[in-house]
Amino acid sequence: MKKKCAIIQMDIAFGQPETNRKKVEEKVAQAMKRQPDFILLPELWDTGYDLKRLDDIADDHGQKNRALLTRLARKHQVAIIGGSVSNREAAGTYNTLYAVDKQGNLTGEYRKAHLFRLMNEEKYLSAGKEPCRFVMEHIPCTAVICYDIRFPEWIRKNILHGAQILFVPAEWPSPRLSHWRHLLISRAIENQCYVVACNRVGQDPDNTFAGHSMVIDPWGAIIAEAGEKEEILHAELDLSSVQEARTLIPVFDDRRPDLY
Ligand SMILES: NC(=O)CCC(=O)C(=O)O
Repeated sequence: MKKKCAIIQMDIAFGQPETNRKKVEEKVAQAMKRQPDFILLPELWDTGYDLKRLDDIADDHGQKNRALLTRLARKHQVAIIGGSVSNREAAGTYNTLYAVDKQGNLTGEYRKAHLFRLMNEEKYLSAGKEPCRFVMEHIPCTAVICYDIRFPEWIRKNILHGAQILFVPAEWPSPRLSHWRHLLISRAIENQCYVVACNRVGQDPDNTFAGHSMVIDPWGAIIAEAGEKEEILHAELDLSSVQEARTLIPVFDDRRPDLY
């Protein structure tokens, strides 16, 4: 099975959700010119890291952002892994990913589990506790958000349920670009899955972001990589290579959970 993806590598207007929602709408329309089966957005694309103002600007129960993703998915008949957005709930504000299918149904929801202290997330956000598993276009998938990629044990837990694609929306700063690339490649190789990762570009008051969104195959080969500017990155995933890698080197059968 082959599937076409589009990754929307974009700049984000700091603390301006309405501006960002309009931009996402335009970018999705632009991405559709190449007729992808699914689209990935970056982390916190509605507010950026304007965390101090989250009380004013976070989306109540993710309603506005979910409504937009649903409408765009239906209009363009495309599955959208909606990066992540600010999501204010009674128990706290979360950095939340929503995935919707072509009909606009919500198929996946994930709240970032590991909060990144270097960007003050733990001061303003609550951490999620639930893993992420969903089916997109008949493919079992999982997703984590940005800093989560430093925790292979969390990702492995989800992959053990059969996920073939790992989605990673991010706002990853430029000074650690080499970590971004190496960590993503390692997650693809050790889990013998596709990694589809979307990083933002541009600057906010505290950081410059690295771009370099990527699609990596289950052998660790980078099949598409963006630069450091706004770009819609397109790639085709051949899902048969997941089974191929898992059959040739049966890492999942050879694990020794009795030892660790
Ligand atoms: N937004 C994030 O989670 C950034 C993570 C990061 O930069 C890292 O080095 O890890």
